[in-house]
Amino acid sequence: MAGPSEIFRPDLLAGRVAIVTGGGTNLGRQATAELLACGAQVVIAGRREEVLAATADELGEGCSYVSGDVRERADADRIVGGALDRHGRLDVLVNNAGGQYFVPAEAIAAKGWRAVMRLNVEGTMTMTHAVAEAAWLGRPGAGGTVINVTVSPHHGMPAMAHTGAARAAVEALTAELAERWREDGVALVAAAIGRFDTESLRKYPEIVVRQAARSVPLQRLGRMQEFAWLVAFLASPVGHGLSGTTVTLDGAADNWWGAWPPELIADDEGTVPTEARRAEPPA
Ligand SMILES: CCCCCCC/C=C/C(=O)SCCNC(=O)CCNC(=O)[C@H](O)C(C)(C)COP(=O)(O)OP(=O)(O)OC[C@H]1O[C@@H](n2cnc3c(N)ncnc32)[C@H](O)[C@@H]1OP(=O)(O)O
Ligand SMILES: NC(=O)C1=CN([C@@H]2O[C@H](COP(=O)(O)OP(=O)(O)OC[C@H]3O[C@@H](n4cnc5c(N)ncnc54)[C@H](OP(=O)(O)O)[C@@H]3O)[C@@H](O)[C@H]2O)C=CC1
Repeated sequence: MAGPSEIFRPDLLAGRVAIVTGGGTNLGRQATAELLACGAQVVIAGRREEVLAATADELGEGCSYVSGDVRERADADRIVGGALDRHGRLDVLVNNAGGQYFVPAEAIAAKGWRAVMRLNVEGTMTMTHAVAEAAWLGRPGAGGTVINVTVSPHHGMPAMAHTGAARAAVEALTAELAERWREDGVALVAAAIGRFDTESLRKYPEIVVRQAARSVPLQRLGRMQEFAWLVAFLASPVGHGLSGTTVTLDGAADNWWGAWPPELIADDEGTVPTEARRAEPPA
């Protein structure tokens, strides 16, 4: 059962209906719990029915599921249709389903590029179109918010070039559709997230996982609850004010140098030399 929110009013999202893709596991499950705690009804989606059923059962009242593949338009329509049949409206879509694998850019096979693009870009677009067409576009007084989960940092992702490209595309689409669908009352926001303490992170090579927190300027992994709070915040009316933007929640991973002192410019004692003062300007 989803408990009360630690920071939001219990009726913040009362009467609202949300779809969370990838809502059966890790970050999606935590976001679903927070949306429920704020009074929303949530339909979670993913490919594995047993995973969704277990999460819906655990989170209790207000949470239901439809299984399907976000990359397939017929499945997306079924997920959206299921939510509309159940609740009669849709207010929020969280495009959280996504992912990639860890490999240097030059070793990414064409099939791998396509798999990552298809899941992250096409899956996001397919769900967004399915919801917008069924519930929002051309319906005066309707509208809603799309929250697209992307990845930070934005200045390059060693071993994740495919996802860097895919998530950049999603952020570009977020900005473009926010402008195009503004008059239909549709807001789109990207949530670019850093490295989170999740089971899913543990699929990466052991040393990557071990060093992940150190690689973040904040010197810790993100907490799932922090992600869930951001999703609830963006699902609230403030999401409309942020439409077209990318909000980062990354422990400052977008800061190029990372933690201080940056290893590459520190001396053997770990000290970074300071710049010599310029000569006094002539009087
Ligand atoms: C310093 C810290 C850095 C860490 C930062 C981490 C930040 C981000 C973290 C997260 O996102 S955690 C969430 C992780 N969750 C997921 O990734 C789940 C979803 N992912 C997937 O389903 C797959 O990874 C997928 C490839 C994106 C999609 O799977 P799909 O079923 O469509 O494809 P496959 O049939 O499995 O593969 C197709 C094709 O792709 C290539 N490939 C796939 N996996 C690998 C791999 N591990 N190594 C190399 N190549 C891979 C390959 O070409 C596959 O074709 P075949 O060879 O199988 O014919
Ligand atoms: N954990 C982290 O540190 C970070 C995560 N992220 C992103 O956050 C999001 C959630 O990640 P996280 O919770 O950690 O990882 P998970 O692997 O737990 O989440 C992926 C979810 O997406 C679902 N999914 C995958 N492919 C499809 C598909 N084709 N159709 C429908 N559902 C699908 C999966 O369910 P199923 O397999 O049953 O379909 C699963 O529930 C992802 O976009 C991820 O890349 C970004 C940065 C960091």
